Order: sequence, then C-alpha cells, then structure tokens
Amino acid sequence: MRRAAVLTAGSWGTVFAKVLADAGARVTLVARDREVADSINGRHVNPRYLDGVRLPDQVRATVRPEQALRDAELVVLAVPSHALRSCLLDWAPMVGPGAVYVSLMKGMEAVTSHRMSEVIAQTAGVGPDRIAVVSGPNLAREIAVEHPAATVVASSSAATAHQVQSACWTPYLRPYTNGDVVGCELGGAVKNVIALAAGMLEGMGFGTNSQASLIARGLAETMRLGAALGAEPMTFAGLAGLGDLVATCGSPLSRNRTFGERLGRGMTLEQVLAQQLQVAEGVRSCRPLLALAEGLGVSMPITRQVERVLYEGLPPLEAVKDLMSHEPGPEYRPR
Ligand SMILES: NC(=O)C1=CN([C@@H]2O[C@H](COP(=O)(O)OP(=O)(O)OC[C@H]3O[C@@H](n4cnc5c(N)ncnc54)[C@H](OP(=O)(O)O)[C@@H]3O)[C@@H](O)[C@H]2O)C=CC1
Ligand SMILES: O=C(CO)COP(=O)(O)O
Repeated sequence: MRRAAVLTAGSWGTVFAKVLADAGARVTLVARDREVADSINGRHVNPRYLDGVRLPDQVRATVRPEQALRDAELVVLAVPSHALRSCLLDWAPMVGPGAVYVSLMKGMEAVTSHRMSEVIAQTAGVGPDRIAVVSGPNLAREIAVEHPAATVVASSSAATAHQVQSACWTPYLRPYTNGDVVGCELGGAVKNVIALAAGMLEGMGFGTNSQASLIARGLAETMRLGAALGAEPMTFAGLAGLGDLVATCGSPLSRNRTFGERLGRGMTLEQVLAQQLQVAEGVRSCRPLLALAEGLGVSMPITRQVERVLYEGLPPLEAVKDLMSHEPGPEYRPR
C-alpha cells in the first residue's frame, strides 16, 4: 500500500487525502490544530474545513509533521502559497530519500515571482523529476462529495507523472498526465486572479456576455505569459487552463470569485479580508504575476486592473471602463 503525507488539513488537503485513500493509499494528514487532528482520528471528519463529509478509515491525522513524513513516498503540499517556503524549510529535512513532492497549490511567490514547483526544488533540494503538480477544475467541496471531475498531473518526468496519476485515480477523479509543468502552474495561478474579476462582475450585476468575455480575454493573457515562459499552448485549452477558469469563474464555491464579488458590491479590501477564513490566492498572486509579465514585456491588462482595485482602491466599475476604453486591436497578439 502506498504511503502519503498531506500537509496540511485545509479544504483541498483534506479532500485530496480522501482521494488518495480512496485510490488505495495509507494517508497521514498533518493538521496544525490538535482538535482538528483528534476529530479526524476519532470521528473521521474535519469540522473546520469539510463539515458533513466522512473521511475514509485509511486517513489518519497528526499534528507532528515528522510522523507523517518519515516514511512517506508521496509528500503532498497544500498550504497557502505564501507559506510554502517557510513550511518546507522545516519539513524537507524530515522527508525520506526518494520521496516525490506533489504540489496542489495555485499561487505565485511574492518578491521572487516563483512558481510553487520552483520553491519546492529550491527549498527541498530535489530535481524536477521528483516534483509533480496537480491542477484542474477541482473545487474541493464537489470532489469531496464525489461529483465526477478530471484533473492534470504535470511533471517533467513521465514516470513521476504516472506514479501520481495512479495514486489519485478514483471513480470520481480522472487524472491526465502532462509534461508541461510551467503551463499547468500558470493556468492555476492566473485563473485565481481572473476569478477575482469574475466575482467583481457578478457583484456589479453584469451578465453572461461579460463573464464569457472575461474568461476568453483572461485566457488570452494567461497564454501570452505562458508563451513567453515556454509553456505549451495546448495546456491552456485543457483542464488546467480553460477547464479551471470556467469552474472557478462560474462557481459560488470559489473563494476567489466570492472575494471579488464582495469587492464588486462595494466592500474594501480590508473588509473582505476580515471576513475571509480560507485562502484566496489571487489576492497575493496578482503582483508577482504582473512583475513576471512586465519583466518579459507581456501585457496582462485584466490582472493589472485587478491589482489596481485591490491595492490602489480603484472602484471595480472604473476598472471595467478602463478595460473597455483601450484602443481595440487584433484578438491574438504574442505580447
Ligand atoms: N480548496 C480548493 O477547492 C482548491 C484549492 N487549491 C489550492 O490549494 C492550496 C491550499 O488551499 P486550501 O486547502 O483550499 O486552503 P484553506 O484556506 O482551506 O486551508 C489552508 C491550510 O493551510 C494551513 N495554513 C494556513 N496558513 C498557514 C501557514 N502560514 N503555514 C502553514 N500552514 C498554514 C491551514 O491551517 P489552519 O487551519 O491551522 O489555519 C489549512 O490547513 C491553495 O494554493 C489553493 O489555491 C487547489 C485546488 C482546489
Ligand atoms: O482551484 C480551485 C478550483 O479548481 C479552487 O478555487 P478557489 O481557491 O477560488 O476556491
């Protein structure tokens, strides 16, 4: 039986622990809070993040990372992106030789603009062949109740991608492999920013044409950045690109979309942050994404307007007016 450690017991970590267990692994889920760990071990539920869903018996919880990590073949990482580097500096020395690191995270690191797999490689000192990224239209709550969905397992090593693919293939989650790690990670990070904008449109009362136009133009700027970074264009037509954009921009379950919707209804960043219990990665990722794009001469007008709303206090309606008033050009352009 495969042994997996999942860190930590938030929404997606808890649900992915269930996926791995349903696919046949013995899973140790690391919680930061003893009450959460006790509840998972005693009642098979995580009341803080996944109330009402029973976890399989093969999911055990601990508050001690070393207990989970010492014999884990898969080290599955699901912390907010801004916390990854400091967490891994603590955790990596506890990981056994040969383990594969799996990133579930969809964000970019502030200041460095690094993708999560880059942060893993740097802090854990492992090569790309021991890193996989899982990304796709995977709203945790829907996967938890086993609504059928698909996802992508990306790794530069086909063997690693296949190993993780077979570890998370269940009757309700269908994983496809992809060698394009850059494209899959960018798809996941940028769609969170676009979902903030989708929520703003919803909050301002705009309809389906506005949403569809946003998704298509959001995809265009994701693809421009991807092309400049060497990603495969087809990745963005797939699950980690268009698939995740549609799911996240369209679902009230999305934390990013909900965050944006509150901004669209007139709340300030501080007011929304005060209400937000779970991570909305787009809020922190939009600046490192813009920095990356600016360094490469790539234009990301929607991401820029989201940044202005978040950090410059621009009213969302003004952001829409600004986007609509630029001189229109060809639909496709490389930069
Ligand atoms: N939820 C979803 O539907 C999906 C999420 N993702 C991605 O997965 C990643 C994790 O998201 P998700 O599980 O939803 O987030 P949640 O906000 O639901 O959970 C965050 C988890 O990280 C822990 N945590 C918070 N801050 C820190 C910190 N500074 N150091 C260590 N641990 C910390 C929390 O512990 P505590 O409870 O003790 O605060 C909690 O276990 C994100 O990158 C997200 O984009 C990807 C696909 C689907
Ligand atoms: O990544 C997700 C779905 O694929 C979850 O999106 P949110 O983080 O916006 O909830």
